[in-house]
Amino acid sequence: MSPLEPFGARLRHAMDTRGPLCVGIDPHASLLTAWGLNDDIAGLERFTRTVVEALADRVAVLKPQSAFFERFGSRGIAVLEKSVAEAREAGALVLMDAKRGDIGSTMGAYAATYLDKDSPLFSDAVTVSPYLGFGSLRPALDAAAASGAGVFVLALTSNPEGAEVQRSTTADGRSLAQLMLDHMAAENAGAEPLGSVGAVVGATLGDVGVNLDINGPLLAPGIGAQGATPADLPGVFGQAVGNVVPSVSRGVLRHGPDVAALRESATRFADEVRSAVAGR
Ligand SMILES: O=c1ccn([C@@H]2O[C@H](COP(=O)(O)O)[C@@H](O)[C@H]2O)c(=O)[nH]1
Repeated sequence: MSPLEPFGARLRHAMDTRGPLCVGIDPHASLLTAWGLNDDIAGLERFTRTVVEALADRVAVLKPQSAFFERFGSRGIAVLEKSVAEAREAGALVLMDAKRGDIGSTMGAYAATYLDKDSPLFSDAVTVSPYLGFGSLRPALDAAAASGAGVFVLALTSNPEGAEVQRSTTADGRSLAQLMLDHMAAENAGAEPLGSVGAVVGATLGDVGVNLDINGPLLAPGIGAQGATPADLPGVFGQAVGNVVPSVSRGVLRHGPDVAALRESATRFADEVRSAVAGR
C-alpha cells in the first residue's frame, strides 16, 4: 500500500478547509445514559455511529478515546475499528487517543497497532507518552513517518496533577516538558507546511511559560467540561495559536443524541475558536 501524504500536511489542509476543531468521541457511561442508551455494546455502537454521522464530514479531527471502547473488551474494539474506518471514509482525520508509552520493543507493537497502514486500527495519528524517555518513542516516530501518520506527544497535560512531573527541572535547567518539546522540534525540523509530530498542551493551563515553537500541531484538550474556553487559547499558546487543534469532548457530546444539536454545538465551538484566534 502506498504511503499517505505526511500527516502534518494533511492536518494543515484539514485545518485550513474545515477549521481546526477536534471533537473527542468519549462514550462515558453517564453520556450513554443521558442519550437514553444502555451502558452496553449496543449503546456504545449507537453512540459512536451517531457522533461519526454528525461530525465526520465537517470537523478536521475526530479523537476516539480508546479507554471507553476497551472497557467493553473485544466487542468494544470492534466498534472502535469500524468507527475509525467510517470517520476516515467521511473525510475526518482520526486521532486515536490511546496515550501509549513503554520500552522501545513494546512501543514497536503499539506502533504496529495504530500506525501500520495494514492494521485494522490504523489511525491518522495516535497520542503517546514520552515519560519513559523520548527515545523510547522511536518505533512510533519511525512507523508514523513510514506510513504518513502522526504522533501527538504529551507535553503539558490539561490535568492539575501533571505539573509535578512535567514542570520538574532536568539536569540542564529546562523543565521536563520543555525538554520533550525540544525533542519534538528536532523531529519536525524542515517539515513543510507543518511537521507530523504534535504536542499535547492543555488549554486549561494559562500562560504555559515554555517555547511551543515546534513546527508541529499543538493539541489543546480541556475545552468545555474541564473549564477552558476558546477565548483562553491566545493566552495559552501566544504566537503558536495558528498551529493549535482545540479539542472538546463532553462539551459537544452532551448535546446528543440529536444530530443537528451535535452539529450546532461543534459549529459554535468552531466559531468561538475562529473569533478568539482572529482577535488576539
Ligand atoms: O492533557 C490531556 C490529554 C488528553 N485528554 C483527553 O481529552 C479528552 C477530554 O475530554 P473532555 O470531555 O473534553 O474533558 C479525554 O479523552 C481525555 O482523556 C485530556 O483531557 N487532557
